[in-house]
Amino acid sequence: MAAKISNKRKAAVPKGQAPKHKRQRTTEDDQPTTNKGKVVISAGALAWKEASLPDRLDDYEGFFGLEEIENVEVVRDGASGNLSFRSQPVDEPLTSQPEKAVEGQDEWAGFSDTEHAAVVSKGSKKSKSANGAGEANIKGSKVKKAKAKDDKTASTFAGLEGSGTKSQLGKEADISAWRALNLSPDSLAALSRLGFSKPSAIQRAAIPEILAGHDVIGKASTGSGKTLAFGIPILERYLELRHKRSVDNKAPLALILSPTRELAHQLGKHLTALCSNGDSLFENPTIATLTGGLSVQKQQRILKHADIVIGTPGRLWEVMSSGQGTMDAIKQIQFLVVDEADRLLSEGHYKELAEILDALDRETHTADGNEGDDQAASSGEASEPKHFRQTLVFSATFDRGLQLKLGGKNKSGGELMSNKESIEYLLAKLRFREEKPKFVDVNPIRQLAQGLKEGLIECTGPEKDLYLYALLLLHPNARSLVFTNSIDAVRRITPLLQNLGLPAVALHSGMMQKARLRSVERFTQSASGKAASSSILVATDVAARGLDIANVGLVIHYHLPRAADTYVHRSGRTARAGQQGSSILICGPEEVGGVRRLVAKVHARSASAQDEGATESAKQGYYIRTLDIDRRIVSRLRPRAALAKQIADITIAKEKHHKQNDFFRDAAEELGVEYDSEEMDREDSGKRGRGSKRKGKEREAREVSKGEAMAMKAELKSLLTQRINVGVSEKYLTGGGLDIDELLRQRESGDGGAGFLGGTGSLGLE
Ligand SMILES: Nc1ncnc2c1ncn2[C@@H]1O[C@H](COP(=O)(O)OP(=O)(O)OP(=O)(O)O)[C@@H](O)[C@H]1O
Repeated sequence: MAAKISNKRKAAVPKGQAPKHKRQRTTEDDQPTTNKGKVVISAGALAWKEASLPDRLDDYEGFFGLEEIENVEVVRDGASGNLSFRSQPVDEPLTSQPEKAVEGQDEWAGFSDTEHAAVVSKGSKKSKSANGAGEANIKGSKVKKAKAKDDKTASTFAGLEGSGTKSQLGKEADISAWRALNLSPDSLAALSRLGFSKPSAIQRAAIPEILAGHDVIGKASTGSGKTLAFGIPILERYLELRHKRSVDNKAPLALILSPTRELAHQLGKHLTALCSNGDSLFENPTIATLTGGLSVQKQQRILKHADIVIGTPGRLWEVMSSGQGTMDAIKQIQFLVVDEADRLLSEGHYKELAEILDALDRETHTADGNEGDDQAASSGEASEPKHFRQTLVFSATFDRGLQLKLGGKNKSGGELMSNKESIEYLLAKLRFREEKPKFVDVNPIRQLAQGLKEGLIECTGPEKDLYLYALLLLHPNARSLVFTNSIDAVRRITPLLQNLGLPAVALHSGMMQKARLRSVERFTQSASGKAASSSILVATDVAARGLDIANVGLVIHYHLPRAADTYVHRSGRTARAGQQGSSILICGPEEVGGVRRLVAKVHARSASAQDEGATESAKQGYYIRTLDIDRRIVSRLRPRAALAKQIADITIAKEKHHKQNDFFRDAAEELGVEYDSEEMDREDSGKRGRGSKRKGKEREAREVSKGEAMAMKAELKSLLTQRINVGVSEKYLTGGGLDIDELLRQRESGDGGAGFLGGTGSLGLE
């Protein structure tokens, strides 16, 4: 029944038009109709009151509350059998809330081709009272309805239709395991619809502390649900205050800071999925994601109407600092969330964040009615502490110094901080309202997800491309993320893999925002718009943090991560939310030492590393395994990989030359001189010195004629159609790939010592 109500309401709002104000209800369910002094009114809109329950009822049969209504006539339509209710008109709190129309409002529907620089997510609404309409008991003129608490809650919610993300919706869950957290029925309904049957460890530990009003520092492995650990309490506060908040002069409730644009968009999407669960739950908070692209002025207007603001510090500071009244509005936030905190607080990122923090504290609301205290005064609230906002800080790691390079000049760098150090560091940088914020570390031993398997491939530097290709071929059905340390490497490797017929896309900070979003979209979706099972994202560390892409099965470190925390976050893109995944480092002989140190740092504090008597290499071997890809497979792949690389180099060199020419031509034009590109080339070729070898190669590559390039492409095409003839393994490479799970199982069971890739023994290769 609840679903029916919501559907009708939805249909009554034409596409593209803002949903109507509650007072302007148009559906037959909701339209109050005057009838002899009373009006016909929907069950959801009646003035339900909490009914007192006898103590002995306890939690009987899943009820944890009854609501009742008096002076209601229940009328049954003879023809349809439908019930309707007649009552005096009531002034529901929600009815006094006009539409939160937002100028320039966009509906965020995931990563797309359109520029979504400021995205406002906002759905339709409904007060909680509609939920129980289907269970209404009628006792004379007194109607009671139950608020289900346990299993029944799930089945009640199961009838509703949602609009959240497809991957998460569709399987309403029994949410009784959330009961201990004392969440509102609306939040429980939202979680049920997401299919989240129980809180993760960090959610179970952090949510009560946040709900109790504490500042919280939360630390938990990658992919363990930190977003909802702060998202749910924000939703709870929103639901609690939604009727009290002034619509005309509404300040944001929460400000969430994210280190990257992709993560900011993802946070917006994740919270929208939590908060926009169909028409029939509650009026959704307005979520604005500010990350650059749209005009600052437009974002300032959007920000003024948002309940939750998510942004990267740079753009957010621009929007805050140049607006009129924007600063005052944002100073009233009740939650400041610093996600991926160590990254945001690291050198290089901290400046803008510090400016935001300074601004938030300047003329902060104070208890004694100083400037900026209007809201507290007008709402008649008791005096607030100086910083009345709660600060919530989350990350999987807290690193001592991201700028210190692992295995580089400063050998002590890249270490992960102990909990004590993390707290001291955060206390020094952030302004908590409590002297001692609650530190919630649900996994002090392990930052990496439980389901993660770690491996290492050793090869020479020039062979890295070849081994990368082999590794990807051996994982034909995995969604794979390849991390490099430079934009140039992404630019080089992506076309190389594409030439080899692999579905690779690039992501780095030098790309336009639109292209960045498109890459992530392509990585997650196939051409038909369906979830892509196998695709490859070649990225810099811009993709290392926080990105929650479902079913990434393999993370490859083409370059050794520069610090231990980067290793943790990169590897954390797989094995998320309790799933399995592999993280494999490709390293040259000179890098092996660095890898060993890295592994030691990441796993230093885990239980088995403390095993007495274990040698250092045994401890490392326990965590990370050297993989022996069958050299015969690799050598057969060599000609095609070399040719693909050559073709990629030619394309890149030609493109670079075109761009350079354009640049010089423009500059010459501005100066009013003539530009002769051939003369420049001649001069260039005569030069010797640093980089001249590379330049020579580039020149050679760009001088390859169109015909020659075409011939090379044809040759590569023919090579790619040939089977790799290495005995039995040929069927794996050409017929759908090696069964990597099987190989991983062998590794786990300690079978054969052949390594989990390309080991010949158990596969029966000749
Ligand atoms: N209670 C839950 N039950 C099942 N899945 C959940 C639950 N909470 C969150 N998830 C899912 O788990 C995945 C990981 O969550 P999230 O992105 O919040 O992880 P994280 O801890 O922030 O990771 P990272 O450290 O990499 O940023 C998401 O897809 C999310 O939808």
